[in-house]
Amino acid sequence: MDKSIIDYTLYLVTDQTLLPPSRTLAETVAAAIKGGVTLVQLREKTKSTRAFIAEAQALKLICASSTPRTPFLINDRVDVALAVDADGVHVGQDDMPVRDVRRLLGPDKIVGVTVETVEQAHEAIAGGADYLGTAAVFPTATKKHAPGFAPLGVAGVREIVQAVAGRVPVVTIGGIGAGNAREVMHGGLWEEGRRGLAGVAVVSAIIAQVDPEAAAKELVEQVRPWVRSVALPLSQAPSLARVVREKSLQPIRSSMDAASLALVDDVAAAFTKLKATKPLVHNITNFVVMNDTANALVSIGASPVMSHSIEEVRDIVKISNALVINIGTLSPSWIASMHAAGNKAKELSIPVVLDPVGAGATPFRLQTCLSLIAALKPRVVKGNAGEISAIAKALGLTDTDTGSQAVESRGVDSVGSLADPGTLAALLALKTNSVVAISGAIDVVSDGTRVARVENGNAWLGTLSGTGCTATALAGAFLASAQDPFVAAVAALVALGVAAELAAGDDGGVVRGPGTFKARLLDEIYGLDVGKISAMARLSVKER
Ligand SMILES: Cc1ncc(COP(=O)(O)OP(=O)(O)O)c(N)n1
Ligand SMILES: Cc1ncsc1CCOP(=O)(O)O
Repeated sequence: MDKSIIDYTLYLVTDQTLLPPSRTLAETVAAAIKGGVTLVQLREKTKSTRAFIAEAQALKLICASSTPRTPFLINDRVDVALAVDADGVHVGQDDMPVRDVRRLLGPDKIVGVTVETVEQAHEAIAGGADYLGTAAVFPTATKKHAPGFAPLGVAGVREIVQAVAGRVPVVTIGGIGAGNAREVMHGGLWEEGRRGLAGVAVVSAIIAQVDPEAAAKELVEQVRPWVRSVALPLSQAPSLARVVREKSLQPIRSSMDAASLALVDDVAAAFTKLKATKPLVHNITNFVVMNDTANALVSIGASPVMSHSIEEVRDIVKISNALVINIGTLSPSWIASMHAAGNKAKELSIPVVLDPVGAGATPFRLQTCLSLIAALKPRVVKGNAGEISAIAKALGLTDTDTGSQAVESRGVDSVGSLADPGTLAALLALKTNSVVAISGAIDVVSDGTRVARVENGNAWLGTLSGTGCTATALAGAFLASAQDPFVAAVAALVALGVAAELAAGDDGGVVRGPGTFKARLLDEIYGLDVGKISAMARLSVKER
């Protein structure tokens, strides 16, 4: 077997105990190969040696009769592999050391090793491993781990992939299925998407399915576009956004230029980073949305802390990665807390995002916003057209400057739309030295130089109170880990908009009103992955 051409895209590891009633392992493996499995490992934990060998002989025949021939490996047992002349063996850290496996099997067989750490990866390669399988990336019920074992997470897997640096292929395993395979593969990418995982290994996502062929087909479609067995030359490395859009089942709805695709890539990277870092986001926010924004933050993968008491806000902000200030239900004691927390954040370079809720409604709110902007220099100010118009006007920007007639506010809502929101956002961004985001049917974000338009979202968002506040809270989560506040603000609006589109769905009739939409929106924020973000982001960006 030519080891250099082995395709690790979809690696099936077996477990007889998970088969649906009346299914045999042989027919399941045959169907899975038909669906797209590229490599098979027979894993038997309880069978006698004789029964193990008999099963191995049967599966070897099935793998050999597929076109192209599917490599067939044995889990743990070098003796069984030798007995049936399998293509190789996969061993773990408690099994026969890789050097001995190599000595017994010879140079032509495939030897795979499970690694949990970067050190183990280096050791396994030095010992002669042909490929590595990481320890479980996610929790799984299929394998009993030693007490204290914690799944690596996508970030842990990427650390190993990065350390291996393409010397041997790396696959990952554990809790992977159609719902997260793309996220795992994308998370394993590095060096601008040129290098990454060679594939995923699964057990229950195929073996336990009533239609293993369909399950394998779906998985392979998700994984294949992200496979990086060898580093792609930079010249051939496609933009991640382009890859996802081309391979996704979701059609491209508008053709995007290179700058816009690059921004989608930045948004996807910011999302991956948020998931990996689980930022702690301190919110001083309003009573109306407090519970909703906390749940949205948890669902996207951040950790919210809602705290407004002057006695503790400085201590909370000290341990946080971002501070969200939302003036929606304002009172003097809260203003003092906002300044106290904001000043501490400024001192510690913790990014602040401000939502000037109802800034156009009363002088009290407007003055509060102006003093917060002047004192705290928030990295992002996110409001609706009425709020941003009111702040711009108070800071001396006229309608002639901005090219738009200022939009009025009615309570916390704005009335009417701006003729040129991009110019307003850009001029206010320059004036306040922050990124300004104006939410609406089309969201506009500017740092003074770049202007992005985000077209994700739908009318259902407008039927709920406080979805703008959710966008601001999400901006806080992105801001905590993104280098660039412009990308963080765009990412928050894309994430909320994509989740809203998925929540509304195309399964007509499920959303019956704001109540069902609200529940589905939270589910979809929870279910966001980098594939959905990259495939569904609808945005454009221009330099002014
Ligand atoms: C491809 C692949 N990756 C990891 C494992 C796990 O191997 P190990 O740690 O030896 O655990 P057991 O499979 O023996 O329970 C694997 N088998 N295959
Ligand atoms: C064998 C093994 N090694 C680490 S996790 C695991 C089991 C993965 O099973 P599943 O794909 O059903 O989560």
